[in-house]
Amino acid sequence: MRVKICGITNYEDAKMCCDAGADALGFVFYKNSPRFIGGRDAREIIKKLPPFITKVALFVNFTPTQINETMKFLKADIAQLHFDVNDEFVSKLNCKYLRVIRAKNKNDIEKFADEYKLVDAYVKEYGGSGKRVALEWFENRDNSKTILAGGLTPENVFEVGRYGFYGVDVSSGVEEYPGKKDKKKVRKFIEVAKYGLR
Ligand SMILES: O=C(O)c1ccccc1NCC(=O)[C@H](O)[C@H](O)COP(=O)(O)O
Repeated sequence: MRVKICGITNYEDAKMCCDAGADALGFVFYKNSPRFIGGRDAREIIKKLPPFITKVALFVNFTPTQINETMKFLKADIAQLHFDVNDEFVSKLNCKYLRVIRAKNKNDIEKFADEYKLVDAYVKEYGGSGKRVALEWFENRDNSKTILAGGLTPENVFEVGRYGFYGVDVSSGVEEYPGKKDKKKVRKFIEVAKYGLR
């Protein structure tokens, strides 16, 4: 299982997550978030990251032009779109993207069936809220194009292993406090997500 650690705000945490075995890191460009990072700071971190780490930029309510410009500036790999976007919107993007389904019910997770997407729990305000998605929604279906997010922790991530997700995404569950990652939690989360309880 691939693991993305979201809400990176500093190089020390980024390096620690890479050393712990993360596959992808997320940078939040949403000013109201305690995990917000400015473009210049994110670019400096991205420059220093190892080559096989996927760099993901998170956007809320940006226009396609703003996303294209920011992605070019950052040299990030994937734009994660944390707001509702239609096919016309994504057709204007010059970069790889990941749409986020903020799921309120089981029907929601059927959207964008043919593309890789991230499913997060619906919360009114945007953000790594720690709220979980009901795992039973994913029973008896193909989850190989789904990245599961929302309320995952080192203690509960073993529960998702049997659903065949492409990957998992975590932010608040591996923090010391909002914006600061906790080394022990990151290590344990990645180990359990990738290898199960041992
Ligand atoms: O983290 C934020 O503050 C944030 C702000 C705006 C949009 C998205 C944001 N976070 C999303 C994520 O970190 C993850 O995709 C996911 O929701 C996991 O969050 P968590 O439940 O805290 O593990």
